[in-house]
Amino acid sequence: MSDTTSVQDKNSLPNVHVQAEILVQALPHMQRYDQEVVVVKYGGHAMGDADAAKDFAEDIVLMEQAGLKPIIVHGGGPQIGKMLEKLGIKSEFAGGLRVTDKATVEIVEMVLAGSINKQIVGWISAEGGKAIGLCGKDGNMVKARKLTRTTIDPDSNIEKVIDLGFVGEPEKVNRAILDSVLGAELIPVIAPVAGSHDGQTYNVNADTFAGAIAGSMGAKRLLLLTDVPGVLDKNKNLIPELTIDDCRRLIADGTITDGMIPKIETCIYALEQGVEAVVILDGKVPHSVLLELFTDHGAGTLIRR
Ligand SMILES: Nc1ncnc2c1ncn2[C@@H]1O[C@H](COP(=O)(O)OP(=O)(O)O)[C@@H](O)[C@H]1O
Ligand SMILES: CC(=O)N[C@@H](CCC(=O)OP(=O)(O)O)C(=O)O
Repeated sequence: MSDTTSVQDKNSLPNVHVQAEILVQALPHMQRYDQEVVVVKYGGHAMGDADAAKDFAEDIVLMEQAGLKPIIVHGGGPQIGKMLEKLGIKSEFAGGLRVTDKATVEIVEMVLAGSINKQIVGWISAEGGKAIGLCGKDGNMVKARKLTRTTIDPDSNIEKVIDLGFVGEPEKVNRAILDSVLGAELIPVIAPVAGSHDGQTYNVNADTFAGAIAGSMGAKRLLLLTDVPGVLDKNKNLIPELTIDDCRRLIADGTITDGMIPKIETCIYALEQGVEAVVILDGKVPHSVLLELFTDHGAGTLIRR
C-alpha cells in the first residue's frame, strides 16, 4: 500500500462512518414502509434536466429494491403548454385547470401518455428498474367523467357553470389492474388521461388523478413533487406539518392560493379516503424522495388527518 493511499484512507474514515450512520438511520424507515404502496406524483414543474431525471429514477428504483411498492403518476403541464404553442393552439386555464377542446385533448394525450410517460419509463429502466407505462384507459384502470365547475357571477350573484371542455375527474379506479402490475414486481408509471363510459377521452389534472389512485390503493404515503419546498407561510417559511383543519384555515386566510389549492384539495381527498399521510415536497431537490422516506428529518410539508 502506498503512502498516498493510506493518507486517503485515513481522510475518508469519518466519511465512511457518516455513510454507515445514514444507512443505519434508513433501517427503521425501510421496515415501516416494507410492502407498502407509496404513490409519487411527479409534476411537470418538478421535472428538470437529465441529472434530475436520473436522481428521480434512482430514488424510485431504490424504493422498489427496499421493499416498497412505488406507483408513479406524472404530470406535464408545462410540456403540454410548449407543444400547444409550437402547434399554434391557444390554451387557457380556469381555476388551475386547462380548458381542453377537441384539438387540445389530442395533444394532451400525445404529450402525456406518449412522450413523457415513455421518457419516465426509460429513465427507470436505465437505472435497472422494471417500469410499465400506462394511462387511465389501459385495462379500464380509471374511468373518468366530465368535470363540472361552477362559479358565482360577481355582478348578478347567480351561480353559473364553467365549461372546461374535455376536462375529467376520476369516477372509478379499478385497483385490480394495479394489484396485478405490482404483483408482477413492475413499477407502474401512469399518465393522467382516462376514458369515460361512452368512450370520450378526458384530460385529468395530475394531482387529482394521483389522489384517486392513492385513495383506491390505500397508500401509506402520497408524495406530491412540485417546484416549491412545501406549503409556505405568509413569510415564505416552510410549514413542516399540517392537519386538514390547518389546510382549510390557510386557504380561507389566503396563505394558500393558485395551483396549491387543487393540490391541497387532493391531499384532503386522499386523507379522507384512508391514505395515512400526504407530503408536498420540492422535486427539484436531488433525491428528495429518498430524503423524505428514509431519513429522520424528512422533507417538505407532511399533512395528516
Ligand atoms: N402557501 C403556498 N405555499 C407554497 N406554494 C404556494 C402557496 N400558495 C400558492 N403556491 C403556488 O403553488 C405552486 C405549486 O402549484 P402548481 O404550480 O400547480 O404545481 P405543479 O405544476 O407542480 O402541480 C407554487 O409554485 C406556488 O407558486
Ligand atoms: C385538466 C388539466 O389541467 N390537466 C393538466 C394535466 C397535466 C398536469 O396536471 O400536469 P402538472 O402536474 O405538471 O401540472 C394539463 O392539461 O396541464
